[in-house]
Amino acid sequence: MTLELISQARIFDGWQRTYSHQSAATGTTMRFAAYLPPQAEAGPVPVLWFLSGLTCTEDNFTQKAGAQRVAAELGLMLIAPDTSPRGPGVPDDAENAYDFGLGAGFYVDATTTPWSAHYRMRSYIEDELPELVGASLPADMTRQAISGHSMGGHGALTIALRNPGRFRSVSALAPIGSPMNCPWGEKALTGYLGPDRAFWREYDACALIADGARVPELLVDQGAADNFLTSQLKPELLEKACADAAIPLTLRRQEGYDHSYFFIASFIEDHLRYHAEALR
Ligand SMILES: N[C@@H](CCC(=O)N[C@@H](CSC=O)C(=O)NCC(=O)O)C(=O)O
Repeated sequence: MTLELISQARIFDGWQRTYSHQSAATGTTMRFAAYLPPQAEAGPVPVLWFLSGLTCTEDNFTQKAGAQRVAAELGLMLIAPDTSPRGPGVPDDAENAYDFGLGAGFYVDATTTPWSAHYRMRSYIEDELPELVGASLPADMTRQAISGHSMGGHGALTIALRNPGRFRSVSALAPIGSPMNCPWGEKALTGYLGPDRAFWREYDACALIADGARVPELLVDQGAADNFLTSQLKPELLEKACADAAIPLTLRRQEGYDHSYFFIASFIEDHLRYHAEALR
């Protein structure tokens, strides 16, 4: 599998790049963003995966979070994938809703038609893309960490919970706490997996924890003025699941902050430093 370089720009003595490639998992052309810090010119560097939220492409985090300056200082490669398959033949929600279909892959492998043909973001993010990054970029795949925002924050939690030992650290910004218990999640899991909630559990962080999955610890930031806080995100569900399982969770409620990239930009430095410490 080969990567095509779509664009690159010099930033903080490193390179911000966008790549595309054919994906066997999704059966489409996929794009992802990679920030290569200056240290990558001398050899492999640790990798921080950042999974974005609903409506995002690989560009949102890259262009709005302002993560590159600190990533350059810390020598972290940043990988920001797209959030769904796209292109000819890829179905979208009939109403073009923002919370299902394009831009809303929810990091699951769909099992229902017509979604199962292309919406295989779990396999893409968990298996195919790491293999490609490890083979094609100066990435030290023995030193990986994962984070994300909202739908992607929850994606990061579930991927880490299902792959113990792969990530040295895990964090999230305003993650969905439990998709089995919020309207965004119930819509997505019903649509991609069907109505049997037993099949949803491997895609719900709280259910995974209740079923025995573990991570050593978690850092979560949550804006207290987030308009999705009580209706969709429900951090108290994650808080309870972690408490019941004795998983150390640092949940910081940030007064006045909403759900936007202004919130992410305000706290991403803390997350990068948290991961860099674990990746040393
Ligand atoms: N358009 C929607 C809200 C969509 C939204 O807020 N998306 C967030 C992620 S939400 C959870 O996954 C986002 O990151 N948007 C991209 C950005 O650059 O801000 C609505 O109108 O409610």
